[in-house]
Amino acid sequence: MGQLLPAGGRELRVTEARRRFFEEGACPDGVLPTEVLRSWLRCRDAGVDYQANGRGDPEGRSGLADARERSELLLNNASGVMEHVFEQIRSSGSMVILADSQGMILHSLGDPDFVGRAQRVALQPGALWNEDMRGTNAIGTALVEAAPVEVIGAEHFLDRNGILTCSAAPVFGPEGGVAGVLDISGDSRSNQRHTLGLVRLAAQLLEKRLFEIQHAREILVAIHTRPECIGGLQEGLLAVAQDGQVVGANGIARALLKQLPVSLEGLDFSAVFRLSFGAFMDRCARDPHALQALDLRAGERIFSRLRAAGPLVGMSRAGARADAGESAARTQPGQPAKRCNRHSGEITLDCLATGDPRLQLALDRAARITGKDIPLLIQGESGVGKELFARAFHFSGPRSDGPFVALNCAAIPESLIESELFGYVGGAFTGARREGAIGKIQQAHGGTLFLDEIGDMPLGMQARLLRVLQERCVTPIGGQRQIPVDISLVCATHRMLRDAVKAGIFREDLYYRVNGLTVTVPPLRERSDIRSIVAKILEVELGDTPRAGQVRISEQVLDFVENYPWPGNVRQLQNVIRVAAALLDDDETEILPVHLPEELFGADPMDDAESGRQQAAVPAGGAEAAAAALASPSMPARSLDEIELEAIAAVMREVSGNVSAAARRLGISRNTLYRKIGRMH
Ligand SMILES: Nc1ncnc2c1ncn2[C@@H]1O[C@H](COP(=O)(O)OP(=O)(O)OP(=O)(O)O)[C@@H](O)[C@H]1O
Repeated sequence: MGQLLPAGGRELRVTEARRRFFEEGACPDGVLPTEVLRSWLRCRDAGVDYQANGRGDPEGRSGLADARERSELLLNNASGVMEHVFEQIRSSGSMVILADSQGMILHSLGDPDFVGRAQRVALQPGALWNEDMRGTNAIGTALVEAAPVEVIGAEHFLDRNGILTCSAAPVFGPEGGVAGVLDISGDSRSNQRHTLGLVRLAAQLLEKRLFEIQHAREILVAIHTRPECIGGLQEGLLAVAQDGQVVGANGIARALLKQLPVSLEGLDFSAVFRLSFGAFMDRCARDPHALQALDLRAGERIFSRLRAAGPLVGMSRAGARADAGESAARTQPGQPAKRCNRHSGEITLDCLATGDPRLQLALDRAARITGKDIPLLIQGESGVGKELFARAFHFSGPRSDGPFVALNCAAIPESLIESELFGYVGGAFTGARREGAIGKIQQAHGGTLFLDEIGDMPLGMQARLLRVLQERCVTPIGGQRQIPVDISLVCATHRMLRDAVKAGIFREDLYYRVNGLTVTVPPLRERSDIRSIVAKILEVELGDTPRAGQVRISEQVLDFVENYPWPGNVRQLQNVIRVAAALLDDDETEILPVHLPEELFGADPMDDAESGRQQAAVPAGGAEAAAAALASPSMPARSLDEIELEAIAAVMREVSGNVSAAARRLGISRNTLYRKIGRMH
């Protein structure tokens, strides 16, 4: 910033072009930017007087209050962006202006030096700066062109505006139409480089905010053909309803998906991508931060990342109020909505009740404290479903319309936890985003913050978190202001926190803060409802594919599943079912042992049952568990040997005794099959 352009020669040529245009009706080629020349022609055709001298539009000024009300969302969300832009151009003798879609100036921030001069040309709130009123100018011309425009000095249609140099970019609303214009105007003699780029970036930032607010209740999916663009201003955004219908797309997403023959809105996710929305959400549930590659139906591959819906980055107070009012109306105290949408992750505690008495106890106790401002601590081994439990707790309470924001303290580097949790202001540290970032605590305002693996939080961070919980305020890194937050806290840990306190790695005061009620989710091997879980997983896996409801799981597999010790708990079981469902041939409708992954049985799925038993037992923490499993009352008379042999017999029957076909179907060599068949006799 701050560099002067060599203006002289250019200025003279524009002045001469101006003389010829107005006196002779012609304009020399190559002097004016094409959008400026187009505008001059429009203004001349519309009869705009280039020598007009009036001070502006008194009617417009009186309509300012109405205009501001009509554009409340734009106005409220623009102020932060405008302040940020103003910081960049401070002392350059310029001002930042927001105008509505009619060109009326709604708000401006300016250098006092320049404001006086600007007022002389009515560059002030209430004045109309459309082309009809003021001829070619950055605001009005950007509105007509629906594109960023720079108008320098004598390029302005009205003589009196020749003292200005202006750069403006339209701000597109969530529906795609122009919602307003951001503009930077200054003295024509001090044209700043990069001003157009700056105003364009600011407009994109604002557009993104407006889109996020408009679609606060939908699931946002960021997309781009280049993975590095995800998370930045260049990312496309899709808003998808819980049922998988695309209900909104920002301009970038529209451009990325332009090869679609019809408009995006109303299409099912699976009509755009080669994946059902359920399957996509399921992948995201496994790692919400991971980039997902998605194949477009049109052929190309793009990258995506789930963006949690929630209270929005810099959401205006007006927006927040509307939101809170609406949710209060929709949530009846004591009557949480009963939702079991596993695709979207919106499930309630009821949905998790599948008959296991220990889990039921945990569910009942948690249900009693929903809405009571008591922190919940969920204990359990990795993969037992602690996060799912936390979600269900959130969606069972009065905050269910607010955001559910999760942070896994063990999964992100220690150096990033602080900025992830607390956020930062622009320029707080090297590498920080210019516009700053809102931390998870602030994102969870009005909803639930879920801190997974809280036991792994670094000690320094624990002290800061404790302060937030005590003061109910957060101060972003590099910021001065304390921002009040209203969050419900749910934490999870796979280790006994009390032991961590004893070991000196977890603060005792924080332990008492997070541990209002502790519940334990039992490990899968100890649950009595495994069959129901398998059924639910299969249901989610098949989603809305044509196979949904048509695939069953064989008794042999169910027996195995009930008796395997599952060191990875539900997560491991989910993977096994997912793989098994994927291995089914088109004409197969039953999941058989052969569809289980090799690692459960060794290299050969139907390999020696003895090694299978060892494999099953060892990772689970010893032979005892396996022995107990195999001796379980639900399988009194059958061992893995027997299950295996039954499976072989079933396949042999299906293929009418053809050993080669059976070996292929079972995924083993003919020799192995002969050996196993030998044991049958
Ligand atoms: N009752 C259930 N029915 C179906 N799927 C489940 C169930 N419980 C958990 N899952 C699935 O198992 C996977 C692991 O669950 P989750 O992430 O909640 O476990 P966790 O205990 O939080 O794991 P970690 O210790 O790694 O944080 C998820 O994909 C989840 O959807």
